[in-house]
Amino acid sequence: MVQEVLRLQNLQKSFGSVRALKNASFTLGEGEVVALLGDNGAGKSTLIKAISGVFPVDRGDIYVRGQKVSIRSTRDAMDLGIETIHQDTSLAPDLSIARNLFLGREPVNLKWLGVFAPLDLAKLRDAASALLKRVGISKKLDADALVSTLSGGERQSIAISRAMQFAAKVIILDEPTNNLGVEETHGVLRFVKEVRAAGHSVLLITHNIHHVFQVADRIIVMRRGEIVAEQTVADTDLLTVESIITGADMSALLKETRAK
Ligand SMILES: Nc1ncnc2c1ncn2[C@@H]1O[C@H](COP(=O)(O)OP(=O)(O)OP(=O)(O)O)[C@@H](O)[C@H]1O
Repeated sequence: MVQEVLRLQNLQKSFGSVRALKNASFTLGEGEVVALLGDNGAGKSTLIKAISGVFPVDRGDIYVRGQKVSIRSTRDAMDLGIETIHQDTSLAPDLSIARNLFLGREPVNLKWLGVFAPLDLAKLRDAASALLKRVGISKKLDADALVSTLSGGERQSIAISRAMQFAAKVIILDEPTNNLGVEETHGVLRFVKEVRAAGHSVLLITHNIHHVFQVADRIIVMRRGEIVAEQTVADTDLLTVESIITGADMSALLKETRAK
């Protein structure tokens, strides 16, 4: 039995008369990759914003490792070990990879404490190199390189490494392969597998069902603010998932296509 890391219970959120979330409930296990799918406007962003502290829900409860928690801000979410990586990652392009990996949590040179505490750049660089090596991207990247010189895929990898570095229990990836080339997309998907192997849990939001079948353990489908299906990847197939997302009757569609 997989240990539960995150549990959402009956989350509800409305924007005026729009009910963006209606009783959304699901559980994320330790070392599990769960894909959150759904058509435009299904409620995926609202759900992840609620978990990552962008806004509070109107009703419902969130549990982290079995403890009921209150997530009122993105800081609260990060303190609980929930890191969200948005499409346009929150990296600072004009700083080095090393600085970005430790942004806001840089190791300081203790010798200087009391006078002022400059960054211990040597320590930072060493830690960054060790981290890049651990996550398997050491061959290509130099810890001193500026983030502005990196490709989209490399930036995604750095952002995910950053989350791993701070021992995030849950890493939420919002469309991590959007606008990436084939090679880079493979790199990011490979990285998601590494994140799982290192024991982190991933909630993956994507419109690309093919990617889901490559990396996810379980699929959750949302439609009009509700979770309408939850299935392990091994127990389903692409066509079925597509039909659930769109709400279309795919068996009728198949018959129609075959008849032509
Ligand atoms: N800040 C807001 N104010 C008003 N309505 C909102 C707001 N955010 C979301 N909504 C509405 O809530 C519903 C769910 O939107 P949400 O962005 O969560 O969907 P989504 O599944 O992430 O869609 P997409 O795949 O297009 O990003 C939609 O009807 C949307 O218009």
